[in-house]
Amino acid sequence: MKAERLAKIRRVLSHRQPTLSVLLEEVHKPHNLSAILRSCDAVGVFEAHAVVPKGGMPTYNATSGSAEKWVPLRLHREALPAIREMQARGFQVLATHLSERAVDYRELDYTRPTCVLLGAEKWGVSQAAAEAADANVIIPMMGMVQSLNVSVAAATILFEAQRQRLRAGMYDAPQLDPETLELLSFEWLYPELAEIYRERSEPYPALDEQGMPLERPLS
Ligand SMILES: C[S@@+](CC[C@H](N)C(=O)[O-])C[C@H]1O[C@@H](n2cnc3c(N)ncnc32)[C@H](O)[C@@H]1O
Repeated sequence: MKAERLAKIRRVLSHRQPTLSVLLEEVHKPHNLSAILRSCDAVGVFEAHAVVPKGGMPTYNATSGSAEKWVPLRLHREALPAIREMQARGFQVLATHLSERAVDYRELDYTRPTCVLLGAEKWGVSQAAAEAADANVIIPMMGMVQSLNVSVAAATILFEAQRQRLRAGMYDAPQLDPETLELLSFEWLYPELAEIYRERSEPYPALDEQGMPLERPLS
């Protein structure tokens, strides 16, 4: 059982894309946050980001399918410093925002380090954040309603990123370094045990073929 679980965890981690992320600007409805995290997990987002809404972070609900266990969400107080941090790390920040410079989301190259900026349910992406972003992108709309639900917009763009990255072979070999992959494998397989090792500041034990902890420490 543990061996199968470990194999699945290693497979999933070997598909994680540390160069693909989302930044949610005050998305405040639990089902939207939950659905977005679930799509992030599905395409292999390694870490997601969120600017905390005025009323506080929403909780997750069943819509997430427990994706929050597999995709850490880093919280930010404000949008502009978060955008600048991502840009300083080499990410292009794409604001999903209708503006004069907005282009069809399919025109962008998602094999580059990319962070998709998504706006609040009612207000969308703020003007300042849209201007600070490297590009503004839209999903063309042909219907009577002006916009999509934010989680649907997130999924649409993330799966375009996945399509391009699959074609570029970016899921063929792990993008995480081997040490991080093994550390996370242990944490995902034994979350409570990992907590104990962290509290004691001790290295995790290595795992045998069956996924059982060995006496010797990892690495
Ligand atoms: C319901 S929409 C916000 C509508 C808001 N009134 C506005 O003008 O932006 C919530 C979020 O979903 C995303 N979104 C919805 N429809 C989109 C579309 N057609 N293209 C790109 N992003 C979209 C954007 O991130 C947007 O901020």
